[in-house]
This record gives sequence, C-alpha cells and structure tokens, in this order.
Amino acid sequence: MSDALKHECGIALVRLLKPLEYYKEKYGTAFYGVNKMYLMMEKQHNRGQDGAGFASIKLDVSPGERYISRVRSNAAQPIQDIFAQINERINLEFTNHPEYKDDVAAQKKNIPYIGELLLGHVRYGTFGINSVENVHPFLRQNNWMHRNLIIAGNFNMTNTNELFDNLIKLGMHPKEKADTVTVMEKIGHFLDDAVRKLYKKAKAKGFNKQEASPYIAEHLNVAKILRKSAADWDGGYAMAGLLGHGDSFVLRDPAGIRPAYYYQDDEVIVVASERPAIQTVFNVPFEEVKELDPGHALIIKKDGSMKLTEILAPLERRSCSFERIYFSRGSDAEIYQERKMLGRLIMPKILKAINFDTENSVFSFIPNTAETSFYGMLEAAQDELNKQKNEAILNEKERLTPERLQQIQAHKIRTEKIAIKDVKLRTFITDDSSRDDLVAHVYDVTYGVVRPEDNLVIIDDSIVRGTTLKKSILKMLDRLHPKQIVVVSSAPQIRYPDCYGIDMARLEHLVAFQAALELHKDRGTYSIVEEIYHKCKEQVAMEDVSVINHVKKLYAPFTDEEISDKIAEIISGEGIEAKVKLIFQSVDDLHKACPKNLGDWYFTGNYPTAGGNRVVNRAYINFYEGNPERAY
Ligand SMILES: O=P(O)(O)OC[C@H]1O[C@H](OP(=O)(O)OP(=O)(O)O)[C@H](O)[C@@H]1O
Repeated sequence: MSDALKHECGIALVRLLKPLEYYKEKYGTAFYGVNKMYLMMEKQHNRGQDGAGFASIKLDVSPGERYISRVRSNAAQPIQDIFAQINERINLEFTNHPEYKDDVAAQKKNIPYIGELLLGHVRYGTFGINSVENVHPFLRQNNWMHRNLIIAGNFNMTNTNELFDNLIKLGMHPKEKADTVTVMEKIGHFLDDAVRKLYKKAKAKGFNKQEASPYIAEHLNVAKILRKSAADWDGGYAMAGLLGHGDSFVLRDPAGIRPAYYYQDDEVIVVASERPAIQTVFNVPFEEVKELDPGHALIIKKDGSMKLTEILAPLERRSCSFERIYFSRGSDAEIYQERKMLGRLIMPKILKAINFDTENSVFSFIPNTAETSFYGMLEAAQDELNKQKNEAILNEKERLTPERLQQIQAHKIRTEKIAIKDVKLRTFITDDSSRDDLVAHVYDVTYGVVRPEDNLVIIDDSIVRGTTLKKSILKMLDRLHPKQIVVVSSAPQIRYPDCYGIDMARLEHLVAFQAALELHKDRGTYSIVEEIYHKCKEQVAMEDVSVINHVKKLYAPFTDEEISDKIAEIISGEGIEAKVKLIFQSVDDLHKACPKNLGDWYFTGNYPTAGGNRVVNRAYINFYEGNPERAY
C-alpha cells in the first residue's frame, strides 16, 4: 500500500531432541529436520509468497567448523527455490563423498543445512522493496557462539521510530531503520549485556576464557533478555530466535494478536504460526497442538529442556479475527467451523435481499478463501428451503396430490461455480503496483447457468479496497445478465487501518472510508472531515495512551446499511446493468462465529494497543493533507 516494509508472515521452528543418528535410524535420514521444515513452510505458504528463508544450527561442533547455515530467496516460488538450493548442495556432497552416506557424524561435520535446530520463515511484503536482504531470518553474527542471534518474526510494531530512537539512546548506531533490525539489535544488546555479566561471574569463579563459554551458555537467562528487549515494543508479534550455541525461543505479543502454536514429544519441539502445519507434518491430533499464551515465550535451552514463561503481563486478549476470516489456512478444525458459521449467520440478510425467492437465486463464491463460508451459507439456505417446503406441505395438506408433493420436493438450492480463479495466488498479499492488473486478469466466469430472472448471490471473505470487485468480478458477473447481484462479505466493513500485520495502512484506500466521505458530501455534512482533522492534529504530540480515535466520528452518523449501499454504488460504477446489493457481516455475528479472536480494530476502530490510536490518528492526518506516507 505504500513504501516502507512490514511483515505479515509465517514462522516455523523445529528442535530435534535426539542425536541426528536417531533420525537416520528411525526415518532413514539425518536430514529429517530439514525435510520437516520444508513441509512446515509449504503448509504455511498462504502466509507469504514474496520470500522464504531457512536457518539451521548444529549443536556441539568443534571450533573452526561452520555451525550456522542460512539460505533466503525472493524468487517467484521462494520456498521451492530455497529447498532446491539446499538439496542441490546436499546431493553434490553425497555425489562427491559417497562415504558420507551412512556416516551421520561426517554428514554433520561436512554438509551445511543439517542441524538440530531449524528456523523457517515465509514472507509477505505487501509493498516496498522485495529484495532478498529483507527476507528473514536475520543474522547478527559474532565469534562468540552464544552471541550469534538469528531472528525471524511474524510481526508489525507500531512504534518502530521510537524503538529506533531508544537504540540511539543506548549508544548504538544501527545500520538501518528497518523494524527487524531494530528488534534484533534490541535483543542483541541485552544478549551481549547478559553474556558480559555472566563472563564476569565465570571469571570470579576462577574459570578461564575457554571454560567460561559453556558456563555462559548454560546460565544464559533468555527470559530475562526478552523481558528487557520487549518492554517498549508496541505491536503484534510472534518472534522466533535462535542463539548460536543452541538456545531458542518464540515470544508472542501480550494481546495475542499474532498466532503461535507448539507441539512437543520426545523427538521434537515444534512451533508454527498455524496449527494445521504442525498437525499435518507431524501427524498429530488437534488437541496435542497447543496455543502459546499471549505475553509468553516458549524457551528451549540447548540441553533440550523447554519452558513456557510469562515475559510481559498479558493484555486483554484481542487476537486478530482477520486471521480466521482470511489469512490462516481454512483446514484448521476450528477455523473451518468458524468460517462456515460466518456464512450461516449472514443468511437472514441474504434472504431479505432476495425476497426469500430461493427458486430464482443462484448461490456461489469468489475463490478461494470464501469457499468455506459458502458451505455454511449453503447449509443455512438448505434450512430455509426445508422450512419453505414444510410450510407449503402444511398449507396444502388437504389437497396435496403425489404430483404436487413431488413438485414441492424437487425444489433445490441452486449452487454453481460461477467465478473461477485462474492462478493459485493470493492477490491481497501481492504488492500494490501490480495488484490492479492482476485482479483484472486472474478471474473468469462460467457462462450458461444464470437466468435473467435470477438473483446471483456471491460470497467473498472480505472487501477491503473493493478493487477485486470493481476491477474484475462485478464486470464479469454482469456479463451473465442476472437481475440482481448480491455480494456478501463474510467479514464486516473494514473501516480503519491495520498496523499489526494484516497491512492496511492508508485510510483513503479503504472503500468503506471512501463511502463515508461520499455520504457526507451527499448530505452536506462534509465539514466534519475538517473538524476531525483538527481534532487529530491536536493529538499529535500526546502520549499514545491519551490519544482517542476521532475517526469513529466520521462513521457515526450512518447506519451500516447506508455505508454498504454507498460502497455498492462506488464499486458498481458505470456500465453495470444488474442491480447490485452489498451485504456485510455484523461485528456481533463475527464475534459469535469467532469467539476466541475478538480483535476487531479494522472493523470497530477499537485498537488493542495504545499505538493503534496513534496510527489511525496519523493515517487520518496523512489522508487529509494528501500525504502518501505510511501512518507507522
Ligand atoms: O477488496 P480488495 O482490496 O480487492 O481485497 C479483498 C480480496 O482480496 C482477497 O483475495 P485473495 O486473492 O488475496 O485471496 P483468496 O484466493 O485466498 O481468496 C480476498 O479474498 C478478497 O477477494
């Protein structure tokens, strides 16, 4: 959406708890961890298609031997690209050294990428430069093993500038302002500090420099380092890190905005952004994959012991509902039911829009994410039809003939595959410059199933900027000549920017915001736009906690339906012959469907951290002043 660099990504961490020989013996390869990591990343490719990175650490290597490997790619198919590179190198080693085949110790000593500790990352950068330097994991290198830090995160901080200034106050001179660098340098700073203190202690105990290293590794208090580092972070994050000697961690933000799940048995400890990635790759049931609590870190020491520790006092839980609606894979048992419920709950509004005429209505969806909510919508439509049939039978029971009964029973809900998506790509997470063109070409429609007297009911998971509908879908649906097109959004209206990962940074890009502006113009109340601007300006120098979201005032005079109707007008533009009706989920029903993910700031303007209000305030000022900068 504009020009800095943010991340809505997926992470995967694998720690092998047994010696590599064990995996060779049991699973036929010492590269078991690498293979599992490949699958874990593949199963999370929905979270990022712009870049992928992999890092691994070998435990207990001799000085002079390489123990950290990393490979990153921003190629077109980045996950495949990094594993092609990894496999090519491994195969080359085996071809040149057939003697390594059954010698795991030789493999570990001589072949890169193999290791006991592995970290993977898939990146989605909606905008900005997609250079390989921006792809995680990031590395902070040092000759002391335990000072090496490798970071990969699914995160967005609202206060990167403040964090950067705090680093300067610590006397640093960071080489970049990028949020990952800022976060990594912060952890790095406290890691260095902890190492220094432990070295002093070791010295006091009479250890020489060489003896001090294992002492430091053993006593390093990762929780304490994270506590100090994260104290001033404001944002949503699941941050994974490896330390060169073999400790590792994943830290989740105190409001639980970004997701993190883990699983442990006697062979592995695994962490991922999504539960099904773990379930499928390790073939474990739902209940055995646990969610990492907000504000907590999962810390694995080099010796394989694992601890869950509170790092920051948890805030009110406000996990991102957009994860459930769109971002996560719908194969998660809970998410699948939640998406179906979203489709179900919106049915009463649909029935009203089609005047209960199930006979002359075709139900369909915009691929791919909305498919699951379509099934829920269908179940509810089926219930309605059954109700209509029952009523007809009861009304006519005195005069019912077998023919008439058969006629009533023959009535079916009409479902068709109307919209077709020609590429398996997520357009929303494609950078802005190429998106309009992409959405215009990516969809196609099925001809010959819609009649002129039909309502065409089509569900999408969300309408953000409205470009998918305006530039592509509506024009194509109109070529089928239905009487009415009812576009249903399984998500409520997106009215406010998001600054915690699902990147929607510019207010004026949101079609709901544009609709509110138009409504004020229509009603002669446009002066409120300037009033809100002044209120926002007054807040610029305030502390985050005191800032109020004045943008709510822009929407306050209108009902949801008035805004929906105006959006329908905006996206249908000129040239659409069918009547276009737009239906959005209500926020209450969203919460009913997704009770564990109550984070709804993009719909309600109620931000989960203080930084959110600063961001919406800034976004509004930027809009008003025509400033194309990002709000955070
Ligand atoms: O209103 P807009 O700003 O145009 O964005 C909303 C659209 O973007 C997403 O599609 P995407 O292609 O990313 O994913 P999908 O195939 O998983 O549905 C989403 O499903 C909507 O269709």
